[in-house]
Amino acid sequence: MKIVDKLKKEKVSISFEFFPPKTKELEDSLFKTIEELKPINPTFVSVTYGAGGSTREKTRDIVKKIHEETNLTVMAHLTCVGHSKQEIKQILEDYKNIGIENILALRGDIPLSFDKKDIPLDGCKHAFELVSLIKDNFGDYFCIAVASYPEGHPESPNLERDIYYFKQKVEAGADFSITQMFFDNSYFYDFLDRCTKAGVNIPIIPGIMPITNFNQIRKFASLCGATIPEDVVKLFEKYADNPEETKKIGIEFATKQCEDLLKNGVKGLHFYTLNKSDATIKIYNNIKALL
Ligand SMILES: NC(=O)C1=CN([C@@H]2O[C@H](COP(=O)(O)OP(=O)(O)OC[C@H]3O[C@@H](n4cnc5c(N)ncnc54)[C@H](O)[C@@H]3O)[C@@H](O)[C@H]2O)C=CC1
Ligand SMILES: Nc1nc(=O)c2c([nH]1)NC[C@@H]1CN(c3ccc(C(=O)N[C@@H](CCC(=O)O)C(=O)O)cc3)CN21
Repeated sequence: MKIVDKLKKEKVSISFEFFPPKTKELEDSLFKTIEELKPINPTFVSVTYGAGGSTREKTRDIVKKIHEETNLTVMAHLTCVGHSKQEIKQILEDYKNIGIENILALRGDIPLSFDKKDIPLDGCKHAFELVSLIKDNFGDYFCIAVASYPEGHPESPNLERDIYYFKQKVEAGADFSITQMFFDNSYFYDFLDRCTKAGVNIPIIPGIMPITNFNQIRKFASLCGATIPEDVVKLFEKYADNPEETKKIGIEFATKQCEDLLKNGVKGLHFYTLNKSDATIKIYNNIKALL
């Protein structure tokens, strides 16, 4: 089923993101995580797409397996960097054949090792071109999601231009959006105001990253251009040598963040699970009375 149609029926949607596991053991562990998260009855789950090429087939295999072995609605991430239009069309055709109706259309991260010669001449340079390609070739078959950036994408020259590019994706046919992680809700509320002013009115679901390993998340957040406020850094640094305590305050922090978002009327929460269930389940149990 198309996610955008499910969103219309839900008061608050809950969704989970996974990445393609690298080994058979990690794959078994992911499917155990999925079993543990199933009772929450998520509106959808999504599977990321490796930018370097290595996990690209993996995304398709995991998406197919979730679709065939569970009753979950699954969305495949698809990045266009490094693909020709012909390759993209083949990937989409394959998703259509296996019954996948939801695609997160991304440009993708440009790997550091990327050489200009790896960029196909007839590829899509920006995500809005991928959205157009999907619409031009598949009409309304796919429900299309796109990424958005409460603090702006790191490569955007300024926030005005960032909203302009986001609007371009919406005008090309995006049905809804999931945001980059953020650790201060005021960025998200300001972003929603700017979207309203720009006339963007598709559903925007905040992406929530529970901090369970501070150094890992700090590194990733910095790459994404997501600010971790100084007082939050201090709090986690205090427990740098204590993984149990870090996890506990990470769950508390994400719980407070979600509570505030729900009080302010968000219609969905998308959790970056990193293929683990325990932090997400604890946060969900803490907030479920508000859903
Ligand atoms: N691999 C995955 O599963 C996921 C990847 N991402 C990340 O999303 C990010 C980029 O993807 P998108 O947001 O889809 O890309 P995008 O194409 O919307 O934007 C990427 C950058 O390109 C620039 N840009 C966009 N349209 C432009 C235009 N018409 N002219 C000139 N510049 C333009 C913007 O400044 C922006 O900074 C990456 O960092 C990606 O890895 C996010 C979620 C999941
Ligand atoms: N720029 C960007 N690229 C992405 O791929 C991406 C985003 N932003 N934002 C939303 C989600 C979040 N994603 C993430 C976030 C963190 C890790 C991460 O910390 N990975 C670990 C390995 C995880 C593990 O094996 O347990 C790492 O060290 O890179 C990965 C993907 C994927 N998505």
